[in-house]
Amino acid sequence: METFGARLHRAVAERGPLCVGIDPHPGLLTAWGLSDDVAGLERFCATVVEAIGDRVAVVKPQSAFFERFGARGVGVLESTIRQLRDLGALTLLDVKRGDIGSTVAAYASAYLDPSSPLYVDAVTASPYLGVGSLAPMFSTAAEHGGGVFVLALTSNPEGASVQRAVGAGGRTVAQTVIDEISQLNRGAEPLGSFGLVVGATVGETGHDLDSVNGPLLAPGLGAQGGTPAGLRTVFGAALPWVLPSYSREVLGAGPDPAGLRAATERVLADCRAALGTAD
Ligand SMILES: O=c1ccn([C@@H]2O[C@H](COP(=O)(O)O)[C@@H](O)[C@H]2O)c(=O)[nH]1
Repeated sequence: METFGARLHRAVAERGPLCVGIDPHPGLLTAWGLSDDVAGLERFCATVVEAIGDRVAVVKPQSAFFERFGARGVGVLESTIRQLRDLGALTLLDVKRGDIGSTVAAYASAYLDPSSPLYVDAVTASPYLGVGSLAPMFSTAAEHGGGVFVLALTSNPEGASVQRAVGAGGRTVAQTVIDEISQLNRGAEPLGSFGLVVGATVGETGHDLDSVNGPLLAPGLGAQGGTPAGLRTVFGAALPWVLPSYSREVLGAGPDPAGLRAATERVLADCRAALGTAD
């Protein structure tokens, strides 16, 4: 079985270093001329999938925008995931789950077990009940070739007060998370399956990301003010492992599929230039 890290490495080599988020904000539905209901949600997602599902390495649906419509919204999420998979995109569900271990085991079954209707290639997870509490996600991911992206230094300004707090050993909370994930990825080739989330907005981190040996998801580009040029400042020597992520910057170019594709190509070219990866 091919690991998530290996699949991601291949997808990035084939399609380029880019993750596009599906975040059907109410304002975007309106701007696209759609109703703010399940029918509008379904049309929005189908348009995004058709426009970019066959060309982007990773697509990241934001669960919250589906959950707000209840069971029918989650139904649209399930079918969107299936359609993306059919078009060869890796699916990363942004759910930021975290809990005591026995409950995390249920989340792991929900998202990382191939027999689940909500099965995806990878999920985002929150480590604030302790990285060890996420162990069932790590083991389920490892068993089925999935991935987990753990929050380290998030793109929002409020995150720093928790994530940069210094613990008893003199390390920040974020550095503890970074070190525990690095440990999980040790020796993995060509890339570990356990990633971190580090916002493109955080500036020079003062944290050591060089030994993670796993993907570094960088949200916060575009709408939140992060720029591809700023990625070098944030990630330094860890730049080759960065997976830049855009949602509103690309989605705002819809509903015309050609507009969505053009926006995707533009941000991908900017990211390639910033990361120094050949076209
Ligand atoms: O630190 C984080 C972690 C996750 N996100 C999520 O990414 C997208 C960003 O959307 P944009 O429209 O590109 O701003 C959204 O789903 C967030 O929940 C993040 O922004 N920062």
